[in-house]
This record gives sequence, C-alpha cells and structure tokens, in this order.
Amino acid sequence: MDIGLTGGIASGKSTVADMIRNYNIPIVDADVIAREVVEPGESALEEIVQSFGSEMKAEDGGLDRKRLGSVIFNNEDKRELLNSILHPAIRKRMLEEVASYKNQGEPHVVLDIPLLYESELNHLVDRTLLVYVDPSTQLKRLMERDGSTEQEASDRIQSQMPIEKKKELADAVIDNTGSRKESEEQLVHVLRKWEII
Ligand SMILES: CC(C)(COP(=O)(O)OP(=O)(O)OC[C@H]1O[C@@H](n2cnc3c(N)ncnc32)[C@H](O)[C@@H]1O)[C@@H](O)C(=O)NCCC(=O)NCCS
Ligand SMILES: Nc1ncnc2c1ncn2[C@@H]1O[C@H](COP(=O)(O)OP(=O)(O)OP(=O)(O)O)[C@@H](O)[C@H]1O
Repeated sequence: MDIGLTGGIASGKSTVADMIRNYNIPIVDADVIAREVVEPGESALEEIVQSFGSEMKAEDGGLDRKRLGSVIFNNEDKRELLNSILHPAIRKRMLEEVASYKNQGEPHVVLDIPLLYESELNHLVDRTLLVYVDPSTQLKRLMERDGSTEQEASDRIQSQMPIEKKKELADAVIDNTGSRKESEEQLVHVLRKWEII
C-alpha cells in the first residue's frame, strides 16, 4: 500500500516519518528530492536563475534557498512560477523512487509530501495520513525551528491549504500538538488498523 504522509509546515511530518522508518517502511521524501533537483548542474536550477535572476545562485553555485524563499512565500504568482518549474521534476523522481522500492519487493511505501493536497498528488497514493498540529503550536514550533520572525512564519503557513481543511481530506489524522510519545501511539494505532504492521 502506498501512503501519502502530509501536514502543514512544521506540523511534524519529519518527526512522524522518522517513527515510520523505525518499522523499516521506506520513505520517499519530497523535500529531499526538491533539494536534489536544484543541485548545481541540474536544469531546474538554470530555469530558476532565468526566471528569478542570477542573484538566486549562491557563491558556491548552488541555490540561495533563503533568498528564493523570501521571494516566493509572500507572492502567489512567483510561488506558482517556481512550482511550475520544480514540481514536474520532483514528481518524476518520487515516482521513480517508489517504483524502485516496489521492484525490490517492498509492500508498502510512504510518500512524505508537504503539498500532497495542494498539488493534487493524493490520487497517486492509496491512503493519506495527516499530521495535524493546532495553529498556535504550529506557528510557535516553526518560529523556534527556523529562527524566523512571526511574519515570515505566518507567510509560509498562509502559502499552504489551511490545516483544518486538510483534516477533512485525510483518511487518518495524527494530532501532534501533544508529546512525541502521544503521536507515536496514534501512529501505531493507524498502522495496525491499516494492517501495515
Ligand atoms: C523556496 C525554497 C527554496 C525555500 O527553501 P527552504 O530551505 O527555506 O525550505 P524547505 O525546502 O526546507 O521547505 C520547508 C517547508 O516549506 C513548505 N514549502 C516549500 N515549498 C513550498 C511551496 N512552493 N508552497 C507552499 N509551501 C512550501 C513545505 O512545508 C516544506 O516542508 C524551497 O522550499 C523550494 O524549493 N520550494 C519549492 C519546491 C516545493 O514545492 N517543495 C515542497 C515539497 S514538493
Ligand atoms: N510532539 C512534538 N513536541 C514538541 N516538538 C515537536 C513535536 N513534534 C515535532 N516537534 C518539533 O517541531 C518542529 C517541526 O517538526 P518537523 O520538522 O518534524 O515538521 P515538518 O512537518 O517535517 O516540517 P516541514 O514542513 O518544514 O518539513 C521541529 O523543530 C520538531 O523538533
């Protein structure tokens, strides 16, 4: 079974993905692939430079992520432009990785995709699992983790589908507002119900 793991920014997807990995279930991580497709030499990086300017290249020849983030998270048109450059390449590599795990005989693969619903990728998976966090905890954890201002953090949150709406679309929800231990208990419950473990 292919499972789409999603949630708002800083909801705890990576935290839950690490728990899933402990059960030896392979994870395909969209954020990791999003970094690979813009490595020096990749055509997507050149497309970004053409569309957003040469200042998007850092001194080491890689993408200046902070600079690009400050442009796209408060400008919907620019964000859509970036998405149109990167998402086809990300999607292609994700599907290749899933196919490779399946060829190795893995029965279950988890696809960790922050924009699973926004990009309508949910049809690629059999079930969706949402990591939920209440909005005030989300803002607090995001600011703490990234050392960002309240404005920067709320721009990022607002560039995504509201987490309450994602909740309605999910097949199962893990509420990660509490402790990691409480989240792990909820995860085990879902994985057992879906006969994954
Ligand atoms: C703009 C970039 C360079 C900023 O890099 P930065 O290192 O600051 O953030 P990082 O990549 O670690 O992303 C952190 C989180 O931001 C959110 N996010 C990232 N891109 C987007 C986007 N286009 N729209 C909405 N939210 C996004 C996700 O929740 C993600 O988990 C980077 O986020 C990016 O390349 N985004 C476009 C690719 C994309 O859509 N990635 C999301 C997964 S497919
Ligand atoms: N249950 C929890 N209690 C306290 N802190 C937590 C909990 N779960 C996650 N965190 C912290 O909250 C932050 C966000 O978690 P994490 O990085 O797992 O989220 P994410 O959804 O993967 O984020 P992104 O969308 O940016 O990839 C991290 O600093 C993490 O250590």
